Amino acid sequence: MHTVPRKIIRIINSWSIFRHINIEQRPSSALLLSTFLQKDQISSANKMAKPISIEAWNPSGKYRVVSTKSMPGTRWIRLLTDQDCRVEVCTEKKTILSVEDILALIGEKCDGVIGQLTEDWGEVLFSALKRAGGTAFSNMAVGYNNVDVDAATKYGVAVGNTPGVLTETTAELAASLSLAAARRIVEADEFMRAGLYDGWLPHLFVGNLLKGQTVGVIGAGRIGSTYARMMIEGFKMNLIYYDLYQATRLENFVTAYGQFLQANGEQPVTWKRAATMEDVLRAADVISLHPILDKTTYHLINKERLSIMKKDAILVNCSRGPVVDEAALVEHLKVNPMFRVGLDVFEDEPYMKPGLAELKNAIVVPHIASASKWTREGMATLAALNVLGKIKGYPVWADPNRVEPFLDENSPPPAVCPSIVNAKQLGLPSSKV
Ligand SMILES: NC(=O)c1ccc[n+]([C@@H]2O[C@H](COP(=O)([O-])OP(=O)(O)OC[C@H]3O[C@@H](n4cnc5c(N)ncnc54)[C@H](O)[C@@H]3O)[C@@H](O)[C@H]2O)c1
Ligand SMILES: O=C(O)[C@H](O)CO
Repeated sequence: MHTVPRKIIRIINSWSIFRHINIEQRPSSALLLSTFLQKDQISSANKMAKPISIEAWNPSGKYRVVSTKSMPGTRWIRLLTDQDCRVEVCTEKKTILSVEDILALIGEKCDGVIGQLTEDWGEVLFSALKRAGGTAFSNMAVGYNNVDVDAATKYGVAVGNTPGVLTETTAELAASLSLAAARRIVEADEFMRAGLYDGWLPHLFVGNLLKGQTVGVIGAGRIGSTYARMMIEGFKMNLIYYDLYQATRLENFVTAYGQFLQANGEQPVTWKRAATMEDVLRAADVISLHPILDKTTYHLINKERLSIMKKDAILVNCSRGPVVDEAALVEHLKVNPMFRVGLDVFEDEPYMKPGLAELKNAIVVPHIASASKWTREGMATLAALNVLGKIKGYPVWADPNRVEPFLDENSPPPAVCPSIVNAKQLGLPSSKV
């Protein structure tokens, strides 16, 4: 017989209006406080276009935490409601909320907000959050190029992000795109479905062998290094990388793996840290982009740099769209049919540059690199704990790369904020790990 864990019973009991809900399941909308913002909140938002629909959890909670989107799993809600938070989840149908929409959500009293990478978190929203008494914001993402951190700091708002929990998931998608592009899987699938296959042919969908070729990584941080290891370990590729910093652990891994292969009578793999990005672009057969997006990485891949890459190279982008000049890429793909790309991100999301969708040598997926259940639930948990930790005055976790203690469903998370990017600027205390 299925028994409800004690912890869950406690949670259910603490949710005054939801005593009868099994919180393991996402509650049906009929059971939720699906409502509009209260009148006083609505009138406080100057440019509010229309009322915003929400679901509220633990309505009597002391701290008001708003999530601009429904997020996977229920643990993140439990963690907040257990600590006296009223959680309001925006249930608006539109995918991307405007600044006006979010102003309406913040209202007159708001302690913290969990937001999304599609939203424009700048001066307007952070000043509104401060006016509403808020001190905490967390992106449900590791990248935070949509956030003006200086503006947040100016208004005393901590900015959280969710590193670590999405490293493998994102690297796996980059690896998937690399393979799909190398072996022309999407083209071949379309061909089959179109009923065009009438028998094996020596030239049918011939692609690239990865073994023994060179994988190039630009931005060898958490995700870039993990992707590199996957390609090296899985396909015995050699590595060339470019980063502002030395990726010592990655280098040590490749050295040791090369020695292991050699000891087993196989060709060893090698690594090289390139002095310039151009060195990577010239040498690599598959190049995957994993830097953050900032002023230094905007249009890192442009017309000139595309032109120095091998004619049959593969380019993968799972970082941020603007790292690539997408219009230049479309032109390059048109004149170099053997050059292939796998793109998870786009310069003007959700749009693609004209021409891209028609190109057979491009594989395009809708920003799904972190989309595994475990990761997305973990991202929601980390984002919620960032906001909760700041509201409660907890210190900031000293090692934002070590996220396991927050993700264990069977034990309470440490009383810290997992990752606050402006902790130093705000003078927040750091925890001892
Ligand atoms: N597509 C997705 O769904 C998805 C998922 C997760 C992360 N991301 C993106 O990936 C990025 C990287 O995530 P991470 O966790 O690996 O971050 P990270 O900070 O561990 O790695 C980023 C690396 O980029 C390097 N870098 C910065 N500027 C550079 C430059 N000018 N040239 C070369 N290297 C440079 C840094 O030194 C660092 O090593 C995020 O910021 C985010 O934008 C996208
Ligand atoms: O930065 C991020 O975390 C991604 O783009 C979404 O997972």
